[in-house]
Amino acid sequence: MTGLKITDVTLVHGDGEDTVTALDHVSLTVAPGEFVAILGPSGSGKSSLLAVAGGLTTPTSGSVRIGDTELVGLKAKELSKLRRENIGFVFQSSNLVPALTSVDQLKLPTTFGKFTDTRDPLELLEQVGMAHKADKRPHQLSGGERQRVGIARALMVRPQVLLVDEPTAALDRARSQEVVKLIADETKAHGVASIMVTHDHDVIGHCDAVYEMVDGKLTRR
Ligand SMILES: Nc1ncnc2c1ncn2[C@@H]1O[C@H](COP(=O)(O)OP(=O)(O)OP(=O)(O)O)[C@@H](O)[C@H]1O
Repeated sequence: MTGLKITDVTLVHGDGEDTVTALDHVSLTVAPGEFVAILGPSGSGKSSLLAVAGGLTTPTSGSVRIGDTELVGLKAKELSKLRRENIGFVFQSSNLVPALTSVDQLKLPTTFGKFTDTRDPLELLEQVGMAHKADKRPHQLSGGERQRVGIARALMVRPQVLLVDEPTAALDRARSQEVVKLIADETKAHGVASIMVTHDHDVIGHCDAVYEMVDGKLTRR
């Protein structure tokens, strides 16, 4: 099976008596083309789940598979290769490189490995409605436009998995809808397994499944 499969993952921070269980026996499967939302209060473990799903944090126990690859147990070098080639990250603020134009932001991830089948940057900018700003730098773009470029950048290398953390935090209602619909459309069109952490109940209508994280436990709504 391809996509993302998290099985019985527990993540405990700290040691001795001073420990926090950030993830408590969490299981989640996201199929290719499926868009999953994770809601939950602050400190409930949402970012921890994205970190584990993206191979940024190794869980205390359990399994994380992307496609046929088990992430738990991989060496740091293997994990970073897997992240570069198979996982797209989109953060709350788009984290664009200030000096680069939109089209160069998109080319950047493809320079970090030997990719044979990357997307065409101008075509992708066109798809996210940003072709007319291909030669603009981040300071010349609005928050929503920067988020669109950030999403396009995350999709350049055709990732199997897309992990999105609070993409609408800095956007108004209309822009929030546009940005999340864009993620939903790209997820479907390119068979990506996508997870979005959000506080924004208005945008979850674009998702195929909604889960809630409370005290490190994940339940489907
Ligand atoms: N590196 C760490 N060391 C110790 N505790 C941590 C660490 N990272 C997170 N935690 C704790 O784990 C729990 C889950 O944190 P996490 O950041 O995953 O929550 P969250 O749901 O993403 O919160 P928010 O919505 O505020 O971003 C919290 O109690 C947090 O304090």
